[in-house]
Order: sequence, then structure tokens, then C-alpha cells
Amino acid sequence: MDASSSPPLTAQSTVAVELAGITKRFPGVVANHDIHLTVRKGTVHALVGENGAGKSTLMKILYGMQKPDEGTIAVDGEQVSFSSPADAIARGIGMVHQHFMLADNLTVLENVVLGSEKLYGIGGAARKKIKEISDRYGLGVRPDLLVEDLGVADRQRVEILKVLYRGARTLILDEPTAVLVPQEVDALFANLRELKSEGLCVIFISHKLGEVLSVADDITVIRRGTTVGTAIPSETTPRQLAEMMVGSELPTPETAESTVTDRAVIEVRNLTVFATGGGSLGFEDEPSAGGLTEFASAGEAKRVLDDVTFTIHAGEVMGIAGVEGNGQTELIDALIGTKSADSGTIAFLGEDITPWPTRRRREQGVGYIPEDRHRQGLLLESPLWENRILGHVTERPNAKGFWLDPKGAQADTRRIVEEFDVRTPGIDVTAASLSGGNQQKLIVGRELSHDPKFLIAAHPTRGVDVGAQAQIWDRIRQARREGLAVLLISADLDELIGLSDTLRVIYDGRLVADADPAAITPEELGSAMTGAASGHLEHVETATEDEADAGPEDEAR
Ligand SMILES: Nc1ncnc2c1ncn2[C@@H]1O[C@H](COP(=O)(O)OP(=O)(O)OP(=O)(O)O)[C@@H](O)[C@H]1O
Repeated sequence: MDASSSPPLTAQSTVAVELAGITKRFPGVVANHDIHLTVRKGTVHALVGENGAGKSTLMKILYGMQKPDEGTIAVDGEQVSFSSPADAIARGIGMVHQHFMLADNLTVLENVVLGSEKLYGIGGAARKKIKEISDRYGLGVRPDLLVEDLGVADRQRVEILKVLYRGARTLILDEPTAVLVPQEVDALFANLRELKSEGLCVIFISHKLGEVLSVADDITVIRRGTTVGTAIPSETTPRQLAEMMVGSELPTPETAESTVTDRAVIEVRNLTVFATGGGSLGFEDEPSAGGLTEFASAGEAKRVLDDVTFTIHAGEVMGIAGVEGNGQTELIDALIGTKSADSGTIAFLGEDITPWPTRRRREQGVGYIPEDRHRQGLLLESPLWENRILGHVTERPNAKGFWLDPKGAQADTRRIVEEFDVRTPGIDVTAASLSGGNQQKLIVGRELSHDPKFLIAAHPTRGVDVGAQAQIWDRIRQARREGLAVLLISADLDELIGLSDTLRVIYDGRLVADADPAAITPEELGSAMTGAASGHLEHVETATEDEADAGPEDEAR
């Protein structure tokens, strides 16, 4: 590791992009301060740093989305000034955002050419170009498929192709592996190697330090808005890298012992949800009755959740592993009450809550860390303290009797900011102005502050840095020791394995296998998620009514 100098450069012509002395200020925050970054041609360059360190801001500056207050950008040795992404694209800089920006109802070809019709038209020439790029970099993109039929990894490849189609020579990828299973990560890294071998370069933001060390040629570390050094991957461990990011030694995480009790907190029986025809999109006060089978007439409607049965006990974290789109979202929606069950029941602490609206479930102790923090977890344009109230309008400290209590909410927001290390200049700034990881910490802090009995945690540490991840895991474990039951859904298989007491695999809407978190590896779990058989798994038949009625002791593992 070298904490002071840049990687050795043989000749100036090897430099693709050079950012020098970049400074960017926002009200109350210096997001970037005198940052230096040198990206060599034909390399993968990783950018790492804690949440709020300034990585996204720097990349938005390079992509023309934001203007630096100070500093210079040079591409291929020539100084440039970008006023918009179009300017950046014209100089060969492309960016794939964390939230994909494809139109679902269009084909791959239509998505790729959209907005760039002038390049190769919209017909045969465009198709030929797409095929050429796809073959050249091993992307396997099929132009006529509808984007809505593609999985996450395929969508990502379309985004990459789209950027290459526009002539990018430097690709910025913002946390590209956060949503991928291990096999997909390997495939992505193979694509990146192809790009490198053609002299292109990739700037890659990631919190997964093991991956960074395996794929990057150069690493730049940013701490509190400034470059603190570079690291040579072959000579650096993940721990050293993390310590460089935070500027101090990391604590050793405590080992977890099981706290599972035999008190059932959530009991789901034969839960079935149809994609169409059945259940309404849960408007809070008009849930359709659960436990009904009248939707059998839904005919062709697809069962997106098919006869799902499980119990989670006090003190238990039950992890659900699965490739995105196999029923996880519908399961969460049914549990939180935003989608009604077409058949089956959900009991919470012994009471049938199937017909309950969302608000009642929340008030009775169901916590919820949503999958999409922008759409479901936050009011982006509202101040942090109003976000503290979201989903907990009638509860203390946000309300006194019938009345909202802004002072109570504000004081408690300050506490959450402190306890969960949310990096912000204050509680009056908007949620939109926080970095992604800090938004996540705010949501986790809010949901754990209401003493939930049951927590639905979807990707609870997505986008947070390793330090904050360890902290959130500790918080969840601590609440679990005190009797919290947790349903954990995560694309991070290390998280699923590390945090879960019981682990189940969901495939095509069904729980198809149980895994032993103490024995299974991320690779085995990844295979099981794609429907392949693997070691350390017990394949399950769907529970019959009789089994489903068995007591929790029978189910406890
Ligand atoms: N539009 C904005 N308005 C105000 N402050 C902002 C804005 N964008 C970023 N910031 C602030 O700048 C700092 C750097 O944020 P940035 O998003 O660049 O961090 P990051 O390193 O990408 O973090 P993460 O890993 O959490 O995504 C943070 O303190 C953030 O709150």
C-alpha cells in the first residue's frame, strides 16, 4: 500500500482521464476537496471510501452532471470542461448508474438507440452495431427482447452496451455488483477484462472490498472528501483497505450466538399471490379479505407467490435467498400489507393480520426497511426530521395524542443521526442531499427506533460502507437478542449467511430449499438460487396443511 503517491505511469499517453485539484462545495458540506485521480488506459480503477466520502460527487463531475468549484479535468491529455452528460459522452465518458434507467416496455434495441438515433439510425445498421459490440466484449445482448423480460444482470449488460454504443472509452460503474449474485459478478468481471484488453477503462465504485481487490488494477481511496492515497491490489488486504478508508483500525466484529426462541412471532401459511386478477394494490383502508380461494378463477394469472409457509420466532433472523424477481417483492408486499393475499394467512403474535391495513401492522410493531429507499423509504425533498416521521405518524416521539410533535421528532432525529453515524450537516437538509449510504442509515435508524417485534429487512445494508454495515449488523443482532424476529432479504450472500439463523431459498414464487447458514458457502447458495442442486441444502416439498399447522417446535431448526 502506498498512502501518498499515484500508481507509476510509464508515459503520459497511457493516461485516459486525469482529475486534478477537484473541489466541490454544497451548503454546509465540502463534498470534494482537492481530489486527484489518474486513470490509466486499459485498466479497472476502483474508487473506494466511506459513505459520504465524495465518490458519487466526483463521478458526477466527471460525467458532466455537476460543475466543480475548482480543479481541472483532462481526457486523453487534453483539458475539458463539461456542462452536461452530453458533453462528457462526446469525449468518450459514459456512466452506468446504480438505478438502471432503461424503459421496461421497449426492446433492447429501442432502449439502446433511444436518444442516439443519429448515430446508426434505428434499423439494420443499429442492429449490426449492437451485435458487433455485444460479440466483441462478450455481452450476449439480444436486441429484440423486451427489457421487462430481462433479469438484473442482463439489464446491466444492456446499460453497458448502451454506453459503448455511444462511443464511451471510459465507463463509470456505480456499485455495479450490489445487485448481482456471485456467478453474475464473475460474468461482469469477465466483461470488464474484455473492455480492458481493448484499451478501454472502467472506473468502478464499490463497497465490496474483496471484489475491488480481485478486479481492480489501481485503487484510489477517498476519505472525507479528499484523496488519501492509492493501494496496489496484490499487496493489500480488505481489512487494510477498510482501515485506509476510515483512517483508523477497525474493531473485530463480535461472533454471533443463536438467540432463537420457540415463540412464534410471524406465521405464514399457504400464502399465494397472483400477478394479476387477484389481490388489490393495498390502499391502506381497503384490503381484500385474505384466506379466500375465490381467485382460483383468475385462470391464467401467474402465481408470483405460491403456497408459501414459514414461521419466524422471537430472536430469529430468517434469510431468504433468491435471484431478484422470484417472489421476494410480493412476499414483502403481502407481509407489510401493500398487497393482499389471494389465499393463505399471516398471523402476527398469534393474531390473524391478513386483512389488516399497512398502518395497523406498522403500529402494532412491524418494522420495514424497504427495497427501494427512494420510492418507498424516504420523502426525498423533505427534511430529515420529516423523514423520521414517515410511516410512524401516530407514534411517539413523533406524536402526542392526536397531534404531531415536530419537536419530539426533531430531537429524536438528532439522536438517530448521532447513534447511526448519519453524516449530514443537520436535520433540516433534505433527504436527497444525503449520500446513498447515509440515506440508508437514516432508514435503518428510524425503523429500529420503534421497538419492532417483527422487522422486514430488504437489503438493509445496500450501498453502505463496510464500517456502517458492521454497525447495522450489530444493531440487528442486538435487537434479535432482545426478541426481534427478522425476515431478511438480501442480494449480499455474505450478509444472508452471516446474519441468518435459518435460511431459505425462493425460486419461482416457492420456497424450494432450506440451507444451513453455518455450513453453506456463498457459491453454493448462489447455485441454489438459480434452481441448481447443491451441497448443504435440504430440498423441501411444499408443506401440506397438516404440516403447516404443526407447532413452532416442529419447525424450529
Ligand atoms: N446535491 C447535494 N446537495 C447537498 N449535499 C450533497 C449533494 N450531493 C452530495 N452531497 C453531500 O456531499 C457529500 C458527499 O456525497 P457523495 O454522494 O459524493 O458520497 P459517496 O462517497 O458517493 O457516498 P455513498 O457511498 O454513501 O454513496 C455528502 O456529505 C453528501 O451529503
